[in-house]
Amino acid sequence: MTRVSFSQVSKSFGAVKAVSDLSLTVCSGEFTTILGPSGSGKTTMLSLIAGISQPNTGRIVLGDRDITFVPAAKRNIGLVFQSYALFPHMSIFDNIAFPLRVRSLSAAEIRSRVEDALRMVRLSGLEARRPHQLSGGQQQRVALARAVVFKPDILLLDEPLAALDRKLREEVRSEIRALQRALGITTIMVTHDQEEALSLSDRVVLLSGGRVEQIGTPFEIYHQPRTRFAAGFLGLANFIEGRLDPAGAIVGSEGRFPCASAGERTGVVCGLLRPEDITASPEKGFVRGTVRDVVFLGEIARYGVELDTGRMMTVHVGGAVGRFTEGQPVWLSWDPERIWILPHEGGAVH
Ligand SMILES: Nc1ncnc2c1ncn2[C@@H]1O[C@H](COP(=O)(O)OP(=O)(O)OP(=O)(O)O)[C@@H](O)[C@H]1O
Repeated sequence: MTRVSFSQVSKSFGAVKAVSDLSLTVCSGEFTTILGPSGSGKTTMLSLIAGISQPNTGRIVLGDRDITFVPAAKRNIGLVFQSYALFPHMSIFDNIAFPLRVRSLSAAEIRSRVEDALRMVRLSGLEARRPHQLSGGQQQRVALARAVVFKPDILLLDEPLAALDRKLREEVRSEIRALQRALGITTIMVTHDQEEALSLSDRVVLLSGGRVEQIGTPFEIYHQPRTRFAAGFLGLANFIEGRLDPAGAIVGSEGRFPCASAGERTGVVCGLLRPEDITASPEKGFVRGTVRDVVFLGEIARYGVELDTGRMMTVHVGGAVGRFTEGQPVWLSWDPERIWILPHEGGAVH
């Protein structure tokens, strides 16, 4: 098992700073996801680790090896891309055996390792087939087997589920997690899919404009974001701005929103209240409004509620659709502890 660290790594393409002064450590055996909007530097970071490109400044260390300028082929890294990148003219067996043949292992050792890898991704018995004779999910499992069969120091996954439909994505997602756990291999995945990032990772690195916006567990990133950007990037957010009333509320032109203590914070703040933490009821609650919009999403319904002060709130209600209809008055309440006061930016409006 191997850890990876970036110290003050920057990479520019002409005037564009794709990655800027990035420092972070991915611990041994950890599953880390790099998440961020398009152009935030995710792929650049992955290609720096893989050795596809080199940084302008800074160092990348894998275990105790400085790999900053080590050629890609000498890094011992397993890679899985969105497009399976299997060799179409080779059997599944030969595809998985390929990295072992490159390393000149004996035929017996190759057979035994490929069989183990096939078993791990539950494809035993399909080794004689060609890639086009497998489903997309199966092909991605072959790509996974090929990426780990030579016991790489780390596994890099670049949007590995993006080409699969929803059902297959969930299947391959569990496969990736099980394999990663079983092998205990340090894994770094790039995605722009929030659900994937939250469900698979031990830690999430949220990038914005080539810089780290926040590093934390999925729980921390979702429930305790450090910035408005982080809060808004993952899931839906109601931002509550106003003065912090010591009696326990954020008070402003948009209303009075009960919240718990905000530690040392005073003055103007910005609070985050997630739609699923709000309850809607005809009975008197904290703030009153009118339902303006109802969207049925299956497990939940999403309501757009216009408060009497004019501000809109997004509210998620489980099950019971049809409980509220457009134009109906409604009261909203929440557990005051559920308002998370953002530690930075002093409630500034972006
Ligand atoms: N080879 C290149 N030449 C010029 N600019 C590049 C090159 N590669 C990346 N960039 C620029 O660097 C920035 C970061 O790109 P990168 O591909 O790392 O982002 P990303 O987060 O992976 O985006 P996406 O989710 O769209 O793949 C972008 O502004 C991009 O246009």
